Amino acid sequence: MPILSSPANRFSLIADIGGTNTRIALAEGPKLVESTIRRYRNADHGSFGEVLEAFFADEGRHDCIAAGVAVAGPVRDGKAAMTNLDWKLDRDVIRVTTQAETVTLLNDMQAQGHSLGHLHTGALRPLLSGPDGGPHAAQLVVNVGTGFNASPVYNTETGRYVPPSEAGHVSLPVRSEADLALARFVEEVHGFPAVEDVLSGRGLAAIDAWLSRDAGEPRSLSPAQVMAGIQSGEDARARAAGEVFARILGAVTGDLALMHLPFGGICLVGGVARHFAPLLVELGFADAFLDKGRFAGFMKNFRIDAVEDDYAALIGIAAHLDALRQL
Ligand SMILES: Nc1ncnc2c1ncn2[C@@H]1O[C@H](COP(=O)(O)OP(=O)(O)OP(=O)(O)O)[C@@H](O)[C@H]1O
Repeated sequence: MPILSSPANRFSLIADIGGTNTRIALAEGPKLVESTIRRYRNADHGSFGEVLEAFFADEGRHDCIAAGVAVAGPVRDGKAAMTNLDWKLDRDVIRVTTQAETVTLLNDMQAQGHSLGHLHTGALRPLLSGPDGGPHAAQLVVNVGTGFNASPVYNTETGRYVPPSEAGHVSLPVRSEADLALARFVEEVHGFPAVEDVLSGRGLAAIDAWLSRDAGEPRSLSPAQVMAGIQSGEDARARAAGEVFARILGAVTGDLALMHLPFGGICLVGGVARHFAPLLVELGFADAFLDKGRFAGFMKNFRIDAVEDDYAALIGIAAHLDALRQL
């Protein structure tokens, strides 16, 4: 039985469950209570319920008026199975656990989409400039983290709509013999060459492993090690892997832009995109984004920024949950 709203339960519980990390915070109305923001490694816990217990142990137990949970996986009829983690989520279970009156379970890209316009000043790192599309132009969020996904953000006269997708599981684009060789390498491992198998943390490691195997010097590095090699400027193979990654990210982001026409701008989000952001243009991202034949000029209509705030999805869930409560 949901408890009635009172000063004791004015908070909302906000959670963003990624493939590697879960971020949790309390919110008051549309605003996060900054001092309550916490991040937990999923590998240290067996379920979202356990992470929630850890949060309540750290933060004190709060009865919540509302709960919003975003997951990296498809959501259907209030239930979600995560793509890169063996956890299941159920809106009814969250309702019982939190005692919240209003509960929403959404895809994490929807959460990122709802954060646009609510982020702190300075949270955006400009990558490519473009004209202002006006208040009702569509936007696009593209995530590169443990996994890959994207969502358009439709800002209509009747409100914002952020439909989910599973864009990371579409076919890897192939433009050259090298792309084909990479696709075959990925297919050997996964049985199908999906975008996410290259554009993700493990994807960056896979590109490095592919280049190393072809050079007859096989190695197996973590994504952070490959990134450190790129940043050091002293690891030519890691740099080559970074160039492949940036080029394919540019091509895929360009494909998504043509599908959704985000004249209001594109935001790259997620841990891997954030680590790459300072180097992306130099590594060839922008050239690949613009490389659309006779539509190359048209591609200059889309501004691209990287979101530097690791907690952007939480901001989006809080804003969306508050809007739901106003309906
Ligand atoms: N220094 C680094 N450079 C590049 N990648 C890194 C670095 N450190 C960690 N990673 C990778 O970042 C990924 C985690 O990103 P993020 O924090 O966005 O995860 P998440 O929110 O749990 O993921 P998702 O929402 O995509 O499921 C992992 O694949 C990890 O290997």
